[in-house]
Amino acid sequence: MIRESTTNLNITTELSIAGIQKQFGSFTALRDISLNVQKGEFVCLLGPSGCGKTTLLRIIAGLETADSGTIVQTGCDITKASAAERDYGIVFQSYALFPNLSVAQNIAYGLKGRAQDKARRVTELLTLIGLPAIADKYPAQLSGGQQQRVALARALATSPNLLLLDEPLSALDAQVREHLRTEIKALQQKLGVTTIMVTHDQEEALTMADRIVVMNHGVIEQIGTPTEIYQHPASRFVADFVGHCNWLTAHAVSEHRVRLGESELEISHSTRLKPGHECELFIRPEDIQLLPNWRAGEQLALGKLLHMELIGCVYRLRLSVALWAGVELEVVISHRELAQLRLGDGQLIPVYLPPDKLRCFMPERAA
Ligand SMILES: Nc1ncnc2c1ncn2[C@@H]1O[C@H](COP(=O)(O)OP(=O)(O)OP(=O)(O)O)[C@@H](O)[C@H]1O
Repeated sequence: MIRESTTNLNITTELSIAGIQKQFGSFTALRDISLNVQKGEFVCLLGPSGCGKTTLLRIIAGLETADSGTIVQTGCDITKASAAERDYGIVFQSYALFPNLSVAQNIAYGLKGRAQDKARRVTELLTLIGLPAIADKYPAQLSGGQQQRVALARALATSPNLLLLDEPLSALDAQVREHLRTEIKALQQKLGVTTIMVTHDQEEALTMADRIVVMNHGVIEQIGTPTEIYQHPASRFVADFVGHCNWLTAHAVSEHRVRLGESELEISHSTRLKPGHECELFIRPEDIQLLPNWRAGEQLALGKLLHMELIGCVYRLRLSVALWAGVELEVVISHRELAQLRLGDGQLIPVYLPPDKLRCFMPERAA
């Protein structure tokens, strides 16, 4: 269970969620969820399908009720407030624009006041989303990306203090998605609007969020900045879900040393293990170093190249290392590194595991 400290709850806190629980019949969708979101922060709820992220977003929006727990927005308890009474704008996965209304009418839908004020606000928002000339178009005349930008403008029309995004990019093709995520992030920063976005796409979360909340089976596994989540995953689940990794079964020799096959390896972080305990060593593919020449020293062994493939701007290699109990490693290297190594199939190549990049987890069954 992860519970955020409430001592840092102060005027910069936009949203404070405490002890949220949600059952659907006998199924527990959310278990004791606690989270503080600061004003202006961009928080991503990240996790696999069915982990409860949409249910949590819907509870924040008042579209679903929690069985227990509280939600406080800028000091006001809104746990029991209806969706209409809450202060937020929302964008869903499907464009959800009214097809029979023009773009201008869609954006102005929630606005109150005089017609000319509404028209001015619509123009302002269309400029903000970079589509000043589409006011009279209808949703069917727009691309998916344009429709999502209009949905964003509609969600921002009333200047809400909280923006909720439910997988807003997942229906779009890869190129548009990448472009739009940069735009949404830039807009969010420009407006300073506190934002909570649901996504199952780790790349989206890593590139857009100030903090990521990783969820699994209705609980929060870890809350942290993208760098913390990627470099210091708190659990095996987080390590596996965010990015690629290698797992090597080893045995503790002391707090900072483990035995892997014929070798002993040093680990900078404390393993918190007693001698003889089995552990799972974790290292990211890009943190493994391949050396052009053999040199004597610790953390080194010869790896045999099994396979190599180009994946965009980098190469992914598979190597087996006899000295380390025949373990197979995935390694990612740049074009420049590859050119220096001059590799061929079956070639032996020195592999180095930096002590500060190795982390140690208890095996799942023993944890
Ligand atoms: N109204 C409901 N009645 C019964 N079960 C529900 C209901 N809404 C959600 N669930 C269940 O609760 C769990 C969490 O659902 P939720 O939609 O929050 O997951 P999610 O992480 O957003 O997944 P996805 O990315 O697939 O939408 C799922 O197992 C889902 O089947």
